[in-house]
Amino acid sequence: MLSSSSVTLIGNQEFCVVCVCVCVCVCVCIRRSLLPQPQWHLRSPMHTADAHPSLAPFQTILVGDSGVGKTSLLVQFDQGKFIPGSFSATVGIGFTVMLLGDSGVGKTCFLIQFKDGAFLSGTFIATVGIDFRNKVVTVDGVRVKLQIWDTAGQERFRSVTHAYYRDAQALLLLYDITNKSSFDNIRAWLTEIHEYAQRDVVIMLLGNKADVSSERVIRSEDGETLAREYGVPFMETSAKTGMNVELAFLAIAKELKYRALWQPDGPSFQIRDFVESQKKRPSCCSVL
Ligand SMILES: Nc1nc2c(ncn2[C@@H]2O[C@H](COP(=O)(O)OP(=O)(O)OP(=O)(O)O)[C@@H](O)[C@H]2O)c(=O)[nH]1
Repeated sequence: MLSSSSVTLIGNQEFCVVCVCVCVCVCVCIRRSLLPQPQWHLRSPMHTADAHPSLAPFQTILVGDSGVGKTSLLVQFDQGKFIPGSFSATVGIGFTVMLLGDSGVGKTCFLIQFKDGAFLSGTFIATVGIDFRNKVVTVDGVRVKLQIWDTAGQERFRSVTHAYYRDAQALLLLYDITNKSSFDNIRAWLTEIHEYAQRDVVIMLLGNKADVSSERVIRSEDGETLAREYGVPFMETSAKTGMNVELAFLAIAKELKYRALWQPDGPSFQIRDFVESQKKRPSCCSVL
């Protein structure tokens, strides 16, 4: 509290400044006590669903002039390291891609394979809520930034993930070729997608774990037939070997870039034709 003597000592102008500061501090304190506080997660600032799945994750947007260090700050926070001399203006074209499918089909492994070129073998740790990674790909000379959201496949997180569907421009829907129920549930996933996602969202169906041919229960043809029924591109993938992983994201990035920069007299692009012309088939034993 300011005493009347201190007011006369500091003069009118200073008094105004002090009053403004006190008001700002009081407002900030009241706001802080009323608003729920973010619980930061070292791996990902979007990970607050870890703490309580019913809480909507907080989002922090870094703004400021080019070169002030926004990207470096984010890398430091996400990976705990500074990348010296790596300044490159962040690309102006960016899209959100979401990974969907039953728990255990390999969504997290698929994302890690694409991002880091590594396979997470060993103990399976189910995703809690939602996590994300960024990767920039170059499509026909244009840098395209993909923000990829890895969702929890478990039923109990469905209400959390539904809230994100409408923000995604593309959805990669995975099943596990060694798990029949994950394939049977694809229709239910597509129903949810039609209910919650944008009408023009790009969808791709992926039959993952194509490396495990000895345990295959879903034929490649069955995946193709289902995909054709829903009019979406399809391929089999392996997060373990990396088969078709990069191609899936590249095809999505090409389609989204084509839509964003579409010109009436420009070249046309059909994602299904592109996928069909590029995809690799499992090296053996795809027929049951
Ligand atoms: N052989 C093989 N195993 C895989 C592949 N992809 C994932 N796995 C294994 O499958 C298990 C589940 O993988 P995750 O990536 O954690 O599954 P998820 O879909 O993210 O599961 P949720 O987070 O619960 O939704 C792990 O033990 C992985 O090692 C693959 O392509 N081939």
